[in-house]
Amino acid sequence: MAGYHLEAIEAAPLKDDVDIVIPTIRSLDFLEQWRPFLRHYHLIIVQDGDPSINIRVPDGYDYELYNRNDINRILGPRASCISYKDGGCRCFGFMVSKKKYIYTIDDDCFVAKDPSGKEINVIAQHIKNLETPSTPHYFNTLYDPFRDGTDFVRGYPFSLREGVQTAISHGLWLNIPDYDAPTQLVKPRERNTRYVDAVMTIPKGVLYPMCGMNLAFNRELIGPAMYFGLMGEGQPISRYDDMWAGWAAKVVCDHLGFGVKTGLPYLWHSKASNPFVNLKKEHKGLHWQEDMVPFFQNLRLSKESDTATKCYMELSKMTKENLTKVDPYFENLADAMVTWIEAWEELNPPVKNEACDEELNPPVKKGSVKDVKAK
Ligand SMILES: O=c1ccn([C@@H]2O[C@H](COP(=O)(O)OP(=O)(O)O[C@H]3O[C@@H](CO)[C@H](O)[C@H]3O)[C@@H](O)[C@H]2O)c(=O)[nH]1
Ligand SMILES: [Mn+2]
Repeated sequence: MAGYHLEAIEAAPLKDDVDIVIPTIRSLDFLEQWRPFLRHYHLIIVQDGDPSINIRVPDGYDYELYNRNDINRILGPRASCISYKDGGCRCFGFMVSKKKYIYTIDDDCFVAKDPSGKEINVIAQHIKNLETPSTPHYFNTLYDPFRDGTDFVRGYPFSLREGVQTAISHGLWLNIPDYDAPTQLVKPRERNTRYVDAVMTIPKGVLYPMCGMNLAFNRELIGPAMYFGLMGEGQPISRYDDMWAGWAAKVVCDHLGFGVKTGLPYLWHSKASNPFVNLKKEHKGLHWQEDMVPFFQNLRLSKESDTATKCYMELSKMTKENLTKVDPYFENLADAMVTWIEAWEELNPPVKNEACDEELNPPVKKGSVKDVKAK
């Protein structure tokens, strides 16, 4: 029994602090293979598409499952901000969670092996990434200095070695890479077999295409900025859900002084989606990204925006002012961003200290590395 308990701790670090969020329009059979690594965690399953379909959750998992009827019941009119028929519906799971960390994974992903043949424990690696600082102000050429067996290189200023608190850990994929539809169509047989044993901080001021397939984040630091947008049925765009969230969350992290890491852990993506269908869903995004990315690159949040919630409200205003000229869709998206924050605050009310009427969870000080196990 004691051995079993130790094994659980090793396989499932921080099991009471992490929720696993899975959007699905298919089946959850992929969870069978993940049992050794995921069975000790709580799952939040967001069932997309027809709510009358009963999906089976493999035995032994502790879970809550929400379909579209549940989302409508819980959020009422505010359910309009949650995408339908798009993987972006996953952000409903971020909102109902009460945990510090979220790990989100797609239903066509499997356990990958490292070059020694050992199965990769994705959550253990994400937790390591999140619980050690990031270094967004100066690049360390040996990558993440907080990994075992490495450090800051010569010439790295000591004043910057404390780093900043990490908010996002972006994991990668073996087998089918996260390509857009045109790239998939011209390279249908391309497979990623290159395992790069590296974790690195994405520098401050640099954006990146965040993929939602293998992603972990600190919900307490950045949760309100992890909105996966308004996509899918009834919208002119799909499949830019994670991109939108990634650009927004990165500018919020940069502004609030938090870090974003990318690299390990890998999982195995088997790819269930069809590139021709994807092209139809993505084509507006392929044009609009030429405006969306410069928009995020050039915006400056005000110093009054000192929490993720306030940053996101300001971002919504900027979206309306700057992107509506690209397409009227962005006006709806900006409104949905406000609705998202309203819904988030309804489900996650700020804790008040009645004695002094101040919030008990004040904004985290910019750039602080509170509660982080530094090296
Ligand atoms: O209408 C839908 C479509 C999909 N889902 C669920 O979302 C994830 C990802 O879907 P899928 O595997 O089809 O997408 P990929 O092209 O392989 O993956 C990338 O596209 C992103 C953009 O949405 C996604 O985050 C990337 O990882 C699966 O779990 C589907 O079941 C859905 O809920 N509704
Ligand atoms: Mn996929």
